[in-house]
Amino acid sequence: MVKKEFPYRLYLVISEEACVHHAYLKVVEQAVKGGVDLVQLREKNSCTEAFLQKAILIKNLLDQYHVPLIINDHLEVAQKVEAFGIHVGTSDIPPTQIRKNWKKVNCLGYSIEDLQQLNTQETHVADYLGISPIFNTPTKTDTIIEWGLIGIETIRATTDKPLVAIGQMNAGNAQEVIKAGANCIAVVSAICAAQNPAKAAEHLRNEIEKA
Ligand SMILES: Cc1ncc(COP(=O)(O)OP(=O)(O)O)c(N)n1
Ligand SMILES: Cc1ncsc1CCOP(=O)(O)O
Ligand SMILES: [Mg+2]
Repeated sequence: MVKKEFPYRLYLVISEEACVHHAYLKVVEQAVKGGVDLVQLREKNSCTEAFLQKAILIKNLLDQYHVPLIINDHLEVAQKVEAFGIHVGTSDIPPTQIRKNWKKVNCLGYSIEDLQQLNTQETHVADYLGISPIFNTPTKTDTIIEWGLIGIETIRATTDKPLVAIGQMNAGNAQEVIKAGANCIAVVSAICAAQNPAKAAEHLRNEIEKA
């Protein structure tokens, strides 16, 4: 695997239902203005067609800001909208299959839920690893581990892949998470549930840059 650049520091993982105060497209735009540099569309309850329509709208918006779009789980949607990449976990299409079926994928993210995964071909072909979750979160409850800061340090010591920390990430813990070895912080609630998504993103970004 040729090691690719991963310059992203603040990653918004968005669904329409997570957006509390504003329409999701507004949240995306405000978040980007505040410092988000990578966005994942994660719609767990939409049919493929509805997911596709949302993905097209988000892609058109993000293209104006030159911010890449990652699609959660759905290879077909990712290819149709010519997304930058896809994020999958252990219950999804395996990364090796994605590589076979989507030759032009730019960015393939894979969730790490146990240490054994680190020695597998699936992890080897991924462009970044989502450490999932750092802390338990009501946003995703079907998780099997809580990695904590020790987990980040342990994974950092065994791989030089870019590490994305996700799960209850916020401005209060962003610095320590980066210091533990994460390259990037991914958030749902800290931005989607904020009264002011631009300010929330800016605050997070500042904390990341200070670390
Ligand atoms: C950046 C990032 N990391 C981890 C996940 C979780 O993916 P997965 O384990 O496939 O779970 P679902 O998101 O599909 O519920 C993620 N989406 N993004
Ligand atoms: C998608 C996902 N994967 C692991 S935790 C999580 C949800 C993170 O949500 P929040 O930032 O609200 O804790
Ligand atoms: Mg998944």
